[in-house]
Amino acid sequence: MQAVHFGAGNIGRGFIGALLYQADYHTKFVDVNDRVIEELNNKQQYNVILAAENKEQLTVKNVSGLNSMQNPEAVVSAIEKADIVTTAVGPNVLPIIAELIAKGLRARLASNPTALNVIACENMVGGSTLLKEKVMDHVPADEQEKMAALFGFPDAAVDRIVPNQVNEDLLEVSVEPYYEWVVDRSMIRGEVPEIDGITFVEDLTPYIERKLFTVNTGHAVPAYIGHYMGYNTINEAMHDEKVLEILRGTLNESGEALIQTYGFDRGEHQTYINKIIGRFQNPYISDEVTRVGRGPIRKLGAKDRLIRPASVYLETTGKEPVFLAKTIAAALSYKNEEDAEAVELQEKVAQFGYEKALQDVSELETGSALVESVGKQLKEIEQLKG
Ligand SMILES: NC(=O)C1=CN([C@@H]2O[C@H](COP(=O)(O)OP(=O)(O)OC[C@H]3O[C@@H](n4cnc5c(N)ncnc54)[C@H](O)[C@@H]3O)[C@@H](O)[C@H]2O)C=CC1
Ligand SMILES: O=P(O)(O)OC[C@H]1O[C@](O)(CO)[C@@H](O)[C@@H]1O
Repeated sequence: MQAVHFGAGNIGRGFIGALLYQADYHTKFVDVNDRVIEELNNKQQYNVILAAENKEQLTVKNVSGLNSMQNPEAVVSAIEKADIVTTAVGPNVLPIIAELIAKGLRARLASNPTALNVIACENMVGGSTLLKEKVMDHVPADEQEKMAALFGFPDAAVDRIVPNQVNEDLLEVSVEPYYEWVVDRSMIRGEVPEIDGITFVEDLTPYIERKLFTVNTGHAVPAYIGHYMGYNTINEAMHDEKVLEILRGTLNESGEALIQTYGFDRGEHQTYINKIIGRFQNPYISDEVTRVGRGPIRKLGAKDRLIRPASVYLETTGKEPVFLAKTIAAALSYKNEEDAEAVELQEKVAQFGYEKALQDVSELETGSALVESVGKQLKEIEQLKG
């Protein structure tokens, strides 16, 4: 079995690549990082180490690399023959890889018109659906119907914390033991891929929202509040009782929004929250607040981990999302010269002020209750610095 995976980064190697190997796939990693591609081709294997006391190790074999900038034709040919295509490149990169995927799928339609599924494994709602839209922008109108009938773009939720790697071995990757990969079965074309570790569900929406608005909403607290208070790592921030209080408050609010929307059992949801807080406290993972907080404009998007649960909490309970608003205020204040979105956000704040900058990136109405709450919390969180 052949897999083509775009993005040989943390989640690509540390999660998707590992599960594909265990399911007997040969994985061709497609990336623009030539050092990683060269190393994959030289070694044809790499180690995944579990970040836990026993440091269990898996050697992922049957892998190779393709540089999509230098050898796009090889990527097209790999997609023609693939049994599955996956991505973990980041939401902003999906539109960039869409053209090459379109070329591969068009070539397959002409030479090997068999079903294929393309699964975007990104932290966002509707990642594969977005990728499909972007792919179709590069497909002539008269081919689109055939493509849609043969090629599925099932949406997915992926959950495993894989920090930036600081190992001597460029390919080695340290990952938390926990993982969850949920895929929308109703969007599959052809046979359902046999990959242990994937849970197929008929409606992904509750799963992706539960994950995004608990794991990622929660992680944003030690990232943005932690950074605001001067911490460098998630571990440091998670040792501060003030951070923990805001984290619990934030997850109670996003949890209430989820319970009101999907009718989740309150007790079970609390157990889910507690488990996730424990994952953030894993002493074997060293994760920087700047990695978890990367891309604050994306993270302050209307459908993303902060604004969406805060808006739903307000709508469904009529109450002010005090703790979510504190985290949004800290995200809005996030400064990092090495993060292009953080720089852009601070330029907007300097030019238009906090309120207008927030409205702009989060698509919120002027004078909306959430904008007002965040305004209040921008002042409240100042005391965290002292
Ligand atoms: N790291 C984590 O714990 C988790 C990450 N995710 C999601 O997985 C995705 C990837 O995240 P990470 O692996 O952490 O990031 P990463 O930065 O480690 O990996 C991204 C990879 O994509 C490659 N890339 C960039 N542009 C490309 C292009 N045009 N063509 C091919 N490859 C390209 C980069 O060179 C890099 O190797 C994101 O959407 C993230 O939200 C989801 C769950 C967990
Ligand atoms: O990958 P993103 O969307 O930039 O956000 C970082 C988040 O993703 C994760 O890497 C994995 O879910 C978390 O560690 C963190 O909450």
